[in-house]
Amino acid sequence: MIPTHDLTGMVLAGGEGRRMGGRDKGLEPFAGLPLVGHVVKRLEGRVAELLINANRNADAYRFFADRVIADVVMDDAEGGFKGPLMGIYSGLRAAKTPWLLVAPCDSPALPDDLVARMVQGVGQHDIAVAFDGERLHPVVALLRTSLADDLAATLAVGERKIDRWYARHNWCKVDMSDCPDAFANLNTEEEKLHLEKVLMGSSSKEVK
Ligand SMILES: Nc1nc2c(ncn2[C@@H]2O[C@H](COP(=O)(O)OP(=O)(O)OP(=O)(O)O)[C@@H](O)[C@H]2O)c(=O)[nH]1
Repeated sequence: MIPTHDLTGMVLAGGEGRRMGGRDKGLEPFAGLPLVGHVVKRLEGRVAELLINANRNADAYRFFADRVIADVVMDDAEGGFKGPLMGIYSGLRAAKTPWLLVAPCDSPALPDDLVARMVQGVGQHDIAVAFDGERLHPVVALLRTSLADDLAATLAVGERKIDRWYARHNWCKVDMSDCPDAFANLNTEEEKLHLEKVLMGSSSKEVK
């Protein structure tokens, strides 16, 4: 088992939010909290350090985390946003622990016991990825931070697909088919309003 002091948590909030009109998705109000706050609640107190990976509005994010980190800038010709794999890489580099657990800022209904499930699920593997019974959720993952050099080399040759990188490693799925709705994410204003309505109207009558 991975003890808490060996684990860093990180919320990925470094995207461009194009489908949300370019707004900073993690800071979008959702059921009484900025979206990022819902994800932070699943991680805080269960990790040694809590990071938020964000490329803008660092001051606003700082309130929710021990440390805010921007994407590493790679010395290559491409420039610009490189997707969540670059966020994961930036976290692997920034973490001071042997393990990093990542979760996206736009999934406000993740299981309360996400950390315990991932830690139990990883076993002897180097990477564990959440699986809802139908789909993998590559941005909900637990990774050994010693993979940073390997990922740097992968990014340097232009790879952007997270699952292709995982597939080259000793990885496993963590079955969460008992809570498939936990992975609902929101990309547009319409999805945000819909999910807010669904979650607020759910049996608990509140978004935890
Ligand atoms: N660090 C980092 N994270 C990213 C990047 N692109 C997406 N993400 C994160 O990855 C997760 C899934 O992102 P998407 O919804 O696919 O992308 P997005 O940029 O947020 O939104 P769209 O521009 O509408 O696709 C979210 O937590 C994003 O914050 C990136 O270039 N860098």
